[in-house]
Amino acid sequence: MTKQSVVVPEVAVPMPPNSAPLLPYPPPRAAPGVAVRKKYLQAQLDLGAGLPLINGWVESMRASSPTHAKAAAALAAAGAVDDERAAWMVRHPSALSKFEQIVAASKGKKIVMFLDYDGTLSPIVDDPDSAFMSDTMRRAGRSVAKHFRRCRDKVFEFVKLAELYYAGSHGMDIKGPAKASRHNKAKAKGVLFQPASEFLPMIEQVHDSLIERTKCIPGAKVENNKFCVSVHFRCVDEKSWSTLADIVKAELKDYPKLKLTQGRMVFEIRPTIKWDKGKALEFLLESLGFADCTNVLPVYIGDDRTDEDAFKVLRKRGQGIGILVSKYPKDTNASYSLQEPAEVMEFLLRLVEWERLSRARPKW
Ligand SMILES: O=P(O)(O)OC[C@H]1O[C@H](O[C@H]2O[C@H](CO)[C@@H](O)[C@H](O)[C@H]2O)[C@H](O)[C@@H](O)[C@@H]1O
Repeated sequence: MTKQSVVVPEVAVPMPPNSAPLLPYPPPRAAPGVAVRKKYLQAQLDLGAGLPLINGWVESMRASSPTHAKAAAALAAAGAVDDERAAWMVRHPSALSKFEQIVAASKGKKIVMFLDYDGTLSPIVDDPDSAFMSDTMRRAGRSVAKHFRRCRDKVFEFVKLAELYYAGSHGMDIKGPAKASRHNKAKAKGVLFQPASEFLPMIEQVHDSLIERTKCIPGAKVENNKFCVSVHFRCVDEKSWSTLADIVKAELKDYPKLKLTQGRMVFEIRPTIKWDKGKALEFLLESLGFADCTNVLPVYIGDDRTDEDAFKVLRKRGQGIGILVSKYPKDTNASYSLQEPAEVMEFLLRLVEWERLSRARPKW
């Protein structure tokens, strides 16, 4: 299965007639006096840079997934789970419980929705090839798309976005609508942007070589994600983690133009180009003609540390809303949180429903 981030075009959210006063947006990142257990959060944070900061590789591999039993046990032993989670939730409230606040922030604006795939639309599973979206999530996606199509006839900008945009390989493989519309001749061929295309042969080589080199590690899975090679260790016995890390690092020595980062129980080998999901988000906003629009509210939902680049971009622009999908406290640039894909689905459906009702309400 190709792993892609999905950009659902727009959801127009008209001004609510009796909207509550706007709460400060974005919510503050850190509440004064809230103690953050640095070690745990640092472990969460450092991996995106590919430089494990605590106790070497195995420790960083362990920290890459807070669902890992030992990490959870360590937190529980410190007796800090509930306190930490409560403090974190103050800083990153649930997008469901603050739904009214979010739609109020979109007052008079159109929402452009950016959705990560793994861990956001589909649950995290052991086998990356089985990370399917549930039928109910698909129905939710369809509702958003259907809702969009309804708007398309009415608003010119919508027509430009008549189909979904996909950004795979951490934003290095962007594909837009292929169909022309009568309003949208310039985009007839769609947006296709692959800033790392020269790396394709190199990525292939690394993929093939790592398949061979990791054969001795039961449970290791090497995935070719076109512009990125993923080496999964979710099903590898922890005793073999350092060997696996050594294999991956040794492979990279021959490729100075590639770098190593980590995701959730996965090593990722990718080009050292200055491109990430944040840049992809900016590129898409630009391509869609939304870069300088004050009447557009980008909403980005993602679960991984690679999504932090997109959250950072929104925060820096002071435009849009970042929502992190996580059950566990993580250092994040997102403003809100959702616990799991089921909550993402609920949020999407509520948004569609809210918009439907807003349209039905009389405008005074
Ligand atoms: O940042 P993303 O676009 O979400 O991609 C990150 C990785 O996602 C996938 O791996 C993750 O999901 C797998 C399936 O649930 C899970 O087994 C794995 O442990 C997770 O890391 C994808 O398979 C990787 O290639 C991506 O790098």
